[in-house]
Amino acid sequence: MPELAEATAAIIAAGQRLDRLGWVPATAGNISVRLRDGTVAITRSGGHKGFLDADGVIRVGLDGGPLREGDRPSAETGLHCGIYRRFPEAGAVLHGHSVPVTVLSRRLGGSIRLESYELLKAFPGLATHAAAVELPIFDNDQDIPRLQAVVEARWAGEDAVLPGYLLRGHGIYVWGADMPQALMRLEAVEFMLRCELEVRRLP
Ligand SMILES: CSCCC(=O)C(=O)COP(=O)(O)O
Ligand SMILES: [Zn+2]
Repeated sequence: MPELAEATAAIIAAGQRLDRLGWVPATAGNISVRLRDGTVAITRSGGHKGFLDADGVIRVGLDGGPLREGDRPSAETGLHCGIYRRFPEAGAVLHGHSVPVTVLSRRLGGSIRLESYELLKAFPGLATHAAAVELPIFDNDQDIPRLQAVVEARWAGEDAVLPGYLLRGHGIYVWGADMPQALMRLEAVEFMLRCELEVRRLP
């Protein structure tokens, strides 16, 4: 796990990449990395994630509380910390608001099926495209502790938890062991969701 300076550089670079891809419009999205001391580096609330500097990244405990009084971490810090608490192997979490995520999650029920995509191999444990997964979609909720409780209830009922989920009409969460893996998984999922959106537009 990295120290704060390395994590901050990774978060700034990830924000620029998500911005270039159009996945963090306005002040949407948030990004975090688990630090070597067990705390979490996360984006401040309300800033544009494509224009982050070192001051835009702050530290919180695993309970989501800022380590420095007065710091205001992402409004969705509770979802990041819920991932880190549940999955000790998670080292980085990405949240974006892409068009495919937003449109598809508004149209579908409790999950979206991703089947027979070569990029399914980006998920852990899937060695072939000949597979199908159900990516969870949760109803959006401004009450983050209540939303996190719903997410945890779903995880409790699953044998193999996928490293990602959608929030209806809102966005996507994806995580990985480190930032490169989290970015790779997010790009794979976003690609498959773009395909799903295109398929639904075909006559
Ligand atoms: C303008 S986006 C609304 C909040 C949100 O969904 C988001 O991802 C960004 O919130 P943050 O507090 O992390 O800046
Ligand atoms: Zn969001």
